[in-house]
Formats: sequence, structure tokens, C-alpha cells
Amino acid sequence: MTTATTAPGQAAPLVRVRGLTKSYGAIRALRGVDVSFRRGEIHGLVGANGAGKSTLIRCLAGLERPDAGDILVDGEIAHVHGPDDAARLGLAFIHQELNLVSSFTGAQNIMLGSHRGSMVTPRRFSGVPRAVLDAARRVGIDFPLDIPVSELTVHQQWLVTIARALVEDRALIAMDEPTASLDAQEAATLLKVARELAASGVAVVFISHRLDEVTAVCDRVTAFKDGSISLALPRAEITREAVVRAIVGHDVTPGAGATAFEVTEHPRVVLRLQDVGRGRSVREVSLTLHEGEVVGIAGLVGSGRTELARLIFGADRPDRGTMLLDGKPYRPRSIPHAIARGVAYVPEERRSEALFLTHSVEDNLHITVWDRWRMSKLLPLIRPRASRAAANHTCRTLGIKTADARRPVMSLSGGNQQKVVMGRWLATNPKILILDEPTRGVDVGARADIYDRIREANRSGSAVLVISSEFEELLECNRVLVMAEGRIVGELTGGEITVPNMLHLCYA
Ligand SMILES: Nc1ncnc2c1ncn2[C@@H]1O[C@H](COP(=O)(O)OP(=O)(O)OP(=O)(O)O)[C@@H](O)[C@H]1O
Repeated sequence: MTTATTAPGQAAPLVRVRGLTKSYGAIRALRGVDVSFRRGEIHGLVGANGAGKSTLIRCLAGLERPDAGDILVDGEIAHVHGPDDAARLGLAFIHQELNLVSSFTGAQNIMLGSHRGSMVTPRRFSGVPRAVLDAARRVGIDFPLDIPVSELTVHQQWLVTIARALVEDRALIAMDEPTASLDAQEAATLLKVARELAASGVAVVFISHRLDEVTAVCDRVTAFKDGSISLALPRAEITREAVVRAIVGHDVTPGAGATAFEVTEHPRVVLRLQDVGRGRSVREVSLTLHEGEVVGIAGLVGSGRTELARLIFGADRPDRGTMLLDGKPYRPRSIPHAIARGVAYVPEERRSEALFLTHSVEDNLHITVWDRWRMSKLLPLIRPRASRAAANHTCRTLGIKTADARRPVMSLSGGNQQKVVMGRWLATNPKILILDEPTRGVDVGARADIYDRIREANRSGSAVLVISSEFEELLECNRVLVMAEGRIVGELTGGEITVPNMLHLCYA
């Protein structure tokens, strides 16, 4: 691997993209993009959902063929027709769906990097070679490498994937939203690793919607808007305001338009949990949720937040305690049962758990209100024109970027797919709306839209539970419950709702 000898910004580009253009039918995903990535720099790519960031990365990775434009590596035109070409050119791409062999250990997965194209069997990896240990040390791996990666946390799996790229001796490592699923401490570790990689001469490409991280660690930021570059700034000139303006097209002040969620005067209790538990993941949780109330659940990854949500949504069954919904016993036998009782859940893993990828945006939006939009029971698939109009309207109000609601949901960018899941549940006017990491992977402009929709649900009487690892998001909630090791370890109200207080309770 080449070691950086020049200061960031001075070196000749390792990769240069010139006039890159890519369309999908009528959608122009990239419109003549010019951008360069240099050794020794962290280069942030930001932009609204659907702005073209992943398309650029997919073209560089050989997963998409651009319609026009050139990719140059070390000044030479490169032909990247597939992932093998990208690998040969020293380019590594780490996508959200980490490409690890789940039954292999961490060490075996890292070793795969040096066995490209040869027969790989677990028996070949009995000893841990020095190269693996070196790569593991460089990324700060301090967990056992001899257990299957399926038993590791997402954060640990990211570190394994980065270590593999180091064993492969890649000169450029592009990471697509590496911190999206991590808590604050894990994200800080990963950013430190990115800095160390850049310091050792690797060109690091960092795609993220978390602008505080981008402004803190990047040596250069390029913002995309509608397939074009709307801003390119070196470190000294990067400000959050400039980046937000380039993404959204106007200023968005933190919490713009946001008053704290309204509280109904004499709220009715909608949900009451008494000593509810399941195994060791949820332990004796008691809580009440009132009509028209927005309650945040703060906690680190693994604190039991999602497991608690799954019990309320009927995805898992509690093995102790009682639940009451509207004062009546509530023992959801299944998800449809919970939905029928007015409970809605937008899961953390939306793509795998919530979308029918080959179905249209309209189908995905209306699946929860199917009866409303079918012509007759005999012809369930035939829907009135108003269904399409309603779907297009939801797309506009939630800023879902698609040419037409008839398009398959898998043709949408990741963030736009998330907005579809959100729109689906908001249409049901649920009694209880549970949002698990509602703004993960969602751009800064759409975050404000999503919070506006939560406010609407709140005003129409839904009780909303918001689970988030980004504690700033919870500052507006009426109450915040903090979870650690499966228990509720504290409740914050009014002026007590601050990020330091949440962190203090998490780590107490
Ligand atoms: N396979 C595809 N078929 C049709 N359209 C596509 C396809 N892949 C991407 N697009 C469209 O191209 C545009 C750019 O998408 P891209 O995934 O690059 O956005 P992005 O900036 O990475 O967004 P996000 O932050 O949401 O991940 C979007 O309008 C998207 O719907």
C-alpha cells in the first residue's frame, strides 16, 4: 500500500471521475459528475435521498455501467466492468449489506481478502496468519476472531470488513453509511479507524447523512443534488450550514419549525405494561403510554429497545408480565393481531423486514389499508384511480423521489424506501405508532418532514414511541425512557431531557 508523503489535498488523485452520467429510464441519477478521490484523505459524499451517491459508488465498484464519462485510476482510464476489475484496481466498497460469510469466523472472513479466486474452505484457516493480526490491530479489533461473524455486533462486523480490505491491500476504501446502525461510542470508534486509515495513505470515501460526523472527520466534502454536484469544499471551508444548503437547497436550522410535541390536557392511557419481560432481553418493563403523547426510548444498541417494541407489536411474545390496551388485556398472538388492535411498527431494518421489493410503491404504501383501496372483494388487485392519486400525493408530501408510484419500490434509493414504510403506517391512523430509528438513512431535509408527520400523528391522537440512537432526536419528546440491559433505568421529563442526562443513564 502506498504511504502518504504529501499533505491531504496536495497529492494527485488516486481516482478521478470525469463527466459520469447514468440514467434509469427517465431518471437521471448522475448528470456529468466530476469528482476526485486522493490518498490520505477522507472524502465525504452527502446528498438528499436519491441524489446519486450510491449510483456513483456502484459505477466505481463495477456494479453499474455508466452511460457516459470516464473513471481514471492513477491518471489512466480504467475499465471497471465488474467487481473483479475494481478489486484489481485496488478499490474496495463496503455497502450497507456487509458482504461477510456468516458461518465463517472473523479471521476467516478477513483472510478471504488474500484468497481471491482460490478455493476457500474453513479448514484452510486453522492458524491466524500475521497479515490478519496486523489488519485486525490496525482497525482496533479487540474481540475474539475465532467465532462466527454472525455472533458479532454490526459494529464488529464493520471492523472485520475493513480489516479484510486492508489485507486485500486496497488503496481506496469506500464506506456507505458505516455509522448508520451504530451507537455513539461505536460510531466514534469507526470514525477513528477511518482517520487512521487515511493517515496511513488510504483514500477513504465516506457516505453519510450524519452531517456532524461528516463535518468533523472529512478532509473534503462533495454534496450531490439531483444527480449533480452542488458543492465541493476542502476541510477549511466545510461548515454544517453550507453542507445543509447544498443538500436541501435552503437553510434548515436544527429542529426547524419544531415546537415540542403537543400534550393533550387530560390524556387517556392507551397502553400499560406491567413487569413485562422476555428472557434476558427485556426485563420487568413497566410503562404507560397516553393518547397524543410522544415518548422517546433512548438506549445503546443491545439495550432491549427493539426487543421491547417487538413484544408490543406481536412479533415476539412476552414470557411474563401483563399488557393492557385501552384498558383491556392485550396479548397479541401475531403481528396481524397487533395491527388489528391499532398498533403500527416501523422497524429498524426496513428493507429486509418491511418492503415487498418487487411490488410498486403504491402497493407498498397501501398494503396496510388494502380494503380502502380495492374495488371489490372479488377483484382484490384492481384498485380505483384514486388509489394511485393518493399514493402520488403521499410521495409528494413525504418527498419520496420516484417518477411514478407504479414503479417497483426496489428502484428507489435506500432513504426513499424508508419513507415508503413510514408513509404506509401513517396512513392507518394507528392508536400506537412505534418508530424504530425513524431517520436512519434519511437525509436532513426529509428528517424535518418525518418529524412533521410524527407531529400530525400526535395531533390526531396517536401515542407515538420513538426509539433512537441519535439522542438529539429525542429532545422534543414529551418524555424519554432510558433503557439499559433490558430494563428501563430512568425516565426524563421537561427540562431533564438532555443528551448528557440520557448518556449518563445509559452508562450508569
Ligand atoms: N436500479 C434502479 N432502477 C431504477 N432507478 C434507480 C435504480 N437505482 C437507483 N435508481 C434511482 O436513481 C436515483 C439515485 O439513486 P441513488 O441510490 O444513487 O441515491 P442516493 O443518493 O444513494 O440515496 P440514499 O441516500 O437514499 O441512499 C434515485 O432516483 C433512484 O430511485
